[in-house]
Amino acid sequence: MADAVKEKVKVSSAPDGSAPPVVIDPNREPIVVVDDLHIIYRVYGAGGKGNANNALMRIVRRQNRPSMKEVHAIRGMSFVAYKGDAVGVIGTNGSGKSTLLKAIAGLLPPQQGGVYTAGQPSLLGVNAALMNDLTGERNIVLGCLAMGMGPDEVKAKYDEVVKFAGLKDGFIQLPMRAYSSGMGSRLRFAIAAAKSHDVLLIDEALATGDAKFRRKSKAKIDELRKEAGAVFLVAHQLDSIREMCNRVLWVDEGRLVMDGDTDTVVDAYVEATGK
Ligand SMILES: Nc1ncnc2c1ncn2[C@@H]1O[C@H](COP(=O)(O)OP(=O)(O)OP(=O)(O)O)[C@@H](O)[C@H]1O
Repeated sequence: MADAVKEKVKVSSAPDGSAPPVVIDPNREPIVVVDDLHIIYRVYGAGGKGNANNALMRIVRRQNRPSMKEVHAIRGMSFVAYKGDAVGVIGTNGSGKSTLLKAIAGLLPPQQGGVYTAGQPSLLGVNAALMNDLTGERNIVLGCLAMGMGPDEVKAKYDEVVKFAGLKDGFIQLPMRAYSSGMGSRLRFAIAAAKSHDVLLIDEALATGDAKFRRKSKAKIDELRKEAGAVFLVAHQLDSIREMCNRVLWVDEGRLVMDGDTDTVVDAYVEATGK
């Protein structure tokens, strides 16, 4: 990494590879604190096929369950996100971006370290899990209720959600299984955006949207940033990250490579990976 870049951004890996201690800026309001976070997935039955022979061998060897493989997906990450931050998370496939978001949402228990959030984190699409067999209309109502809105609030917001999603005429009355992936993600985003969130986590949800929808989403994210604490966005499209984020975390093999302002980190990432 170029020395000039190192000077501009806080590089989060200590020389021995361990996560440095978190330092909180006393002049800003911390919303998410990730402190030396480690996440390990345990995959059971990774050692072989689940057939009768293998089961017999396990009995003979007195193994009482299939072999287990550990995947150390997050290997000591520390950072602080402050009020008003829109944080982009970039990295190659399998680098740990989605795992980091799930951990911030509280869906994965840390093996070591911790995640502290001021307020309730919402992972887009999970908090309002939509149902394929129900119409868009029913999903809006159920999704908004699932996010904690009252029936009157849902009624008041309904038209706004439909307008924001901007589906073709008549689609809102069709079951969601009839939607394209882009239409599904528009509706998911529109539902999530109907409520202000303390911490909003968006994982690739905008990837399938077209340019016009991305522009609308950016305006919405800016609005949410003002009301909410912080927004995190995972995306492979670096354009979305450049448009929507003021700060970027570059993740590789479960570690933070760089944490800094958007252009500096994205430029360094492009230079390093050629993407
Ligand atoms: N449920 C799971 N069980 C076991 N291992 C998993 C699971 N989910 C992810 N992993 C592993 O954890 C590591 C990080 O995966 P993760 O999905 O967080 O990466 P990512 O950066 O979001 O990837 P992509 O860009 O492909 O979506 C990978 O090695 C992956 O194989």
